[in-house]
Amino acid sequence: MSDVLTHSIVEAGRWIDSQGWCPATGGNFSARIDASSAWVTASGRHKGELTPYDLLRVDSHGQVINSKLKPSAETLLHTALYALDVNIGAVLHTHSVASTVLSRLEASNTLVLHGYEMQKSLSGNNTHDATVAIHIFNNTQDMQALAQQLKNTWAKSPLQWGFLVRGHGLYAWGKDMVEARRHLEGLEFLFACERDMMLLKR
Ligand SMILES: CSCCC(=O)C(=O)COP(=O)(O)O
Ligand SMILES: [Zn+2]
Repeated sequence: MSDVLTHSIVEAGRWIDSQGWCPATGGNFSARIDASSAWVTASGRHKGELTPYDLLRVDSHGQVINSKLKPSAETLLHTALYALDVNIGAVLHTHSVASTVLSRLEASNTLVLHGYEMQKSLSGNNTHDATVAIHIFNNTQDMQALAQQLKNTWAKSPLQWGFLVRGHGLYAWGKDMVEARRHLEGLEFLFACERDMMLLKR
């Protein structure tokens, strides 16, 4: 299984772990292979210690293709994103302290960011003076229900860059792994800033 895509997932896991964004076995990652399948991380692995043998292929409904591995418990969120936008090439889910705390501090279903230069790390943004809206879904163990909520929300207005799951973490994506990593890093920085601003009540 020597592949640029699988290597990009393993490498992303090492980096995300080095940032402290996937403690214990938290987080899951994927990369689109083609129109109807993706590589996804196996469930329960430490994401900083992945090898290509911890990855499996799933179809657009999250069904396992030719593997005995158990796919991530959150596979349906990855496959929903690939189905919702053909331009999404990679999805990274993290469990950082900032995203976990901030998503609980913000009571509404939208986190609004404004005034940060780092907003320009998110594709399509070229000024700190714009408004960046990040949707927050309530956490649930029912992934089919959460995937359906994602589809319903997207149908009203497509999401960009990522979304939060309250008390759980962040999903970030991009057209490829490079862009997904940039969006993830930018959002994690913005969330840490916003959490501190909220705690300082400014
Ligand atoms: C202690 S992590 C709880 C499960 C979770 O939220 C997660 O991201 C990891 O689940 P997976 O099945 O992908 O290992
Ligand atoms: Zn998770």
